[in-house]
Amino acid sequence: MAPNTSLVTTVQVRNLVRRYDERAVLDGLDLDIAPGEFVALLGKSGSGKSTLLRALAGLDPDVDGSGEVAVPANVSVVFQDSRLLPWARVLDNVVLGLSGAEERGRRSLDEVGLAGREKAWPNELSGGEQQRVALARSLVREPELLLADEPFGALDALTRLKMHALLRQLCAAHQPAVLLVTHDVDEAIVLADRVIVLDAGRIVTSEIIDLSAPRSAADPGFAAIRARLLDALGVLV
Ligand SMILES: Nc1ncnc2c1ncn2[C@@H]1O[C@H](COP(=O)(O)OP(=O)(O)OP(=O)(O)O)[C@@H](O)[C@H]1O
Repeated sequence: MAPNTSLVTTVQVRNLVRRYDERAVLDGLDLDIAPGEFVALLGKSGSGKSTLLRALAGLDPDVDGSGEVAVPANVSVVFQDSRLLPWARVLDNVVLGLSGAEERGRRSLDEVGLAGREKAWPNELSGGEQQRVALARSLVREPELLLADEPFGALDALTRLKMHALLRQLCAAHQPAVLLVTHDVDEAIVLADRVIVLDAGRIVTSEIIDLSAPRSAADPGFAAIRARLLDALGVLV
C-alpha cells in the first residue's frame, strides 16, 4: 500500500524520552507516520520497541513530559496474545463496548475469514483464529492508527504467512497508519512501506521498501534490503 503523502501526519513524536530509574530506554526519539503508511519497527531485544508502542498507545503515563507525542484519538492495539475475554463469545469480543455494532462486527469477522464462528467461545479457536478475532476487534473500530506488538510472534510459519496476506488485505481496505513491532526482518520487508530500526533509544535506520506486491524473499532487491537491515541490527551477514 502506498503511503498517503499528505503533509498531515498521523503520528508525530518529538524528543520522546522514557527513563527507567536513571537509564533512558527512549532517548530523544523522533518519529513521523503518514496517514495510511505501514511502518515496521525492528530492534534488538531490550531496545525499547514495546516501550515506544506503549507510549503511543497512551498506556505509559511516565514518559518524560518535555517531549511531544501526537497520535489520533482513534488508536487500536494488537498484541502477541489475542487478549480475548474467555467468558465472551467471539462476536461479543469483537463489538464489546460498541453499542449497536453487531452488524459491523459480523462484517469484520467475515473480513478476517471467520464468518459462521460468531457464537464460538475463544477457547474453541486456534491461536491463528484468535489473532484473526483480535484483528477484527481492532478494525471494527476503524482506527486511524493500528499498533501491533509482534502480533504473529506466537504463530507457526504457515499461519504467519496467511496472516501476512490477511493483514495486507485489511490494511488496503481500511487504510489505517500502522506501526508493527517485529523481530522478523523478512516479515518487516514483506509487509511495510518503511522499516525503521531502533537502537539505544533512537531510530538509527529508516528504509523505504519500494518492492512491488505481492512481495517475497525471492524478489530481486529483497536480499540487499535484508542485508542493510541486518547490518543496522548489528547482525553479521
Ligand atoms: N517496568 C519496567 N521497569 C524497569 N525496566 C523496564 C520496564 N519495562 C521495560 N524496561 C526496560 O526497558 C528496556 C526496553 O524494554 P522493551 O520491552 O521496550 O524492549 P523491546 O525492544 O520491546 O524488547 P523485546 O524485543 O525483548 O520485547 C529493557 O531494558 C527493559 O528491561
